[in-house]
Formats: sequence, C-alpha cells, structure tokens
Amino acid sequence: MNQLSIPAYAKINLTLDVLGKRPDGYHEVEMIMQSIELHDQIILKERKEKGIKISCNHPLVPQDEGNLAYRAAELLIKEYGIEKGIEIKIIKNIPVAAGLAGGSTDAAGVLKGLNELWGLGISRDELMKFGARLGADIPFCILGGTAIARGIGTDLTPISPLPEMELVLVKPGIDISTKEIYSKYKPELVKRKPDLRKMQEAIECRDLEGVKRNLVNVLEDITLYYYPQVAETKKIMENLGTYPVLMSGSGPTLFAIIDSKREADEYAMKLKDRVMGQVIRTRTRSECL
Ligand SMILES: C[C@@](CO)(OP(=O)(O)O)[C@H](O)COP(=O)(O)OP(=O)(O)OC[C@H]1O[C@@H](n2ccc(N)nc2=O)[C@H](O)[C@@H]1O
Ligand SMILES: Nc1ncnc2c1ncn2[C@@H]1O[C@H](COP(=O)(O)OP(=O)(O)O)[C@@H](O)[C@H]1O
Repeated sequence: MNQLSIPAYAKINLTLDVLGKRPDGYHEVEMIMQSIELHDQIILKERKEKGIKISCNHPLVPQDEGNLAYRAAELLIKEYGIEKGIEIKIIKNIPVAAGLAGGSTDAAGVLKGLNELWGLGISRDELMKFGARLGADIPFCILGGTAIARGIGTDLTPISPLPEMELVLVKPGIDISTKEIYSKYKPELVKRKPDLRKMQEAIECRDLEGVKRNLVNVLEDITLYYYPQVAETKKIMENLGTYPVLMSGSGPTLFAIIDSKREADEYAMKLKDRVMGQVIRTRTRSECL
C-alpha cells in the first residue's frame, strides 16, 4: 500500500499591511511571508476502503472534517473522482491558533502529498488554486520560501530568498482566532505602517539590519491592544535582548530575529524562565519547495 511522509513548514509575516475591507468581509492585504524550519509531519497512507481517516496528536486539533487537512483531501478526491481512501496522520509541532499557519500548512502538505502519492500530475499553480478555495494562507504554504502576498493573501510573487536567520518564537499561553483580529481591525489603532518596497530592497540586498528595521505588522497593534498579556510578553522579550521582536500574522506568536546561533540559544534559555508560554528555537527557511 502506498505511503508518504512529508514535512509541513510554518510561516511568519515579515511585514503585514491591511489596505481595506472587501464587500465579502475579507480584507485586502499586502505582506511579505517567510517559511520557517518549524514543521508538522504529515503521514499519508492509502486505504483500500473509500473515505478519509484523520488523526492528530494535539488535543485542540479537530480529528474530523473540521480539520483543514481533511478538507484538502476531500477536495482532491471529489475533483479527481478518486476511488481509494486515505489515512492522514498529523504530528503537530506548530503551536495551534498561533499566527503560524499551522492548519494551512497541513492542508498544503496534504494537497502536495496526495498529488504525488496518486500521481495526479497537478501543476503547482493549479494546486495553489485548490488551496485558495480552502484558506487564504494555503497557497503560500504550497509555494514556500519568501514571497509578497496581495489580494486576500493568495496573489503571490516570490522574491529572492532571505538569508538564513536565527529565530526565537514565543507563543503566549492564549489562542487567538484570525477572524476575531480582522474583525477588530481599525486603522485608528495602527501606530506604524510597513514599507514593503524598503523591506523588499533590504531582502534583495541581503541587508540584515534593513530587514530588522522594517519589520512591521499592523495586526500587531490590534492584538496588543485587546490582549495586554501579548503586549507584556513583547516587552519582556525586548527588555531581555537587543533583538527586534514582531508578532506573526494575527498572533499571538512573537518572533525575535537574531544573528548568531549561540546568541539565539542563550536568549531562548533566558526567555524560558521569564515568559508565560511556549518558547521555540528555529530559523528561517530559504529555499522554495
Ligand atoms: C493573518 C494571516 C497572515 O498571514 O495569517 P494567520 O494569523 O491566520 O496565520 C492571514 O491573512 C490569515 O489567513 P488564513 O488564516 O488562511 O485565513 P482564512 O482561513 O482564509 O480566513 C479566516 C478569517 O479571517 C478573515 N480574513 C482572512 C484573510 C483576509 N485577507 N482577510 C480576512 O478578513 C476572514 O474573516 C476569514 O473568515
Ligand atoms: N490541521 C490543523 N492544525 C491546526 N489547527 C487546525 C487544523 N485544522 C483545523 N484547525 C483549526 O484551525 C484553528 C486555527 O489554527 P491554526 O491554523 O493553527 O491557526 P493560525 O491560522 O493562527 O496559524 C484551530 O483553532 C483549529 O480548531
């Protein structure tokens, strides 16, 4: 019986701007997205019997059709009239409801994995279109690397890879829904808008100081305003080092960018004693998949 095991990488947002609200309630965004090494592992096993079986080792992740990875498999099975069944096992390492696209990357992994397992021959662009039907972050999770995202986040332009950078992530001990933060978005709460052109230039020139200077996410102002414990965690992170700290996506995960492995290890150790929440050591991931 055919079987496949693939990594599904998380993302961070190096810049995130909200340009407006569309009639369907979604927001027009402009952001630079970046894959990171932190990943879930997706194990796909073909079954003789029709249907989708899904399991995950994390208690907060749905183990039924509420799982985005389930919906990804269902979409391909319907579109391609597949007669076989599939068992999906997710080994969760990415914190849940964290702003790191955990569910989206699992769905992206299933789309890529089933395309390979069943030899469907779907092009990457076509796979990204299937992904966009399920969630705004999924096309980027299929593409990977470093990319500008526009529209609702699904119009992607790959840019030159960010030089590998060390990261320390802190996921404060609360879960935040993306929908809630977008619904609370108000331009009056935004303190600083990102400069996409400057960030793109810094990435292309491999100017690490420029990258650090241009880290801006307008959703951070919303989440920090409504969730003081996230603001408090950011303060602790900033006071413990000289590294820039930014929230990823709608949060609440905060990340610090650090030059050397040794400094990042030391910083992570210090944070473990001082913050309420999960501390994760990882790095950016430069190549496109
Ligand atoms: C904020 C970001 C930044 O990368 O990431 P996360 O914090 O979720 O990781 C994304 O825009 C999140 O994308 P994703 O989480 O895939 O969104 P979806 O499942 O499509 O939508 C969830 C809900 O968020 C809102 N939404 C999402 C995307 C968008 N451009 N405008 C929106 O208003 C909608 O209310 C939607 O019902
Ligand atoms: N495979 C999955 N992994 C994680 N969460 C999932 C998955 N499928 C569905 N979900 C649901 O999606 C919600 C958002 O989780 P997640 O994708 O991790 O957040 P974010 O979009 O902030 O990165 C969770 O609360 C969970 O109920």
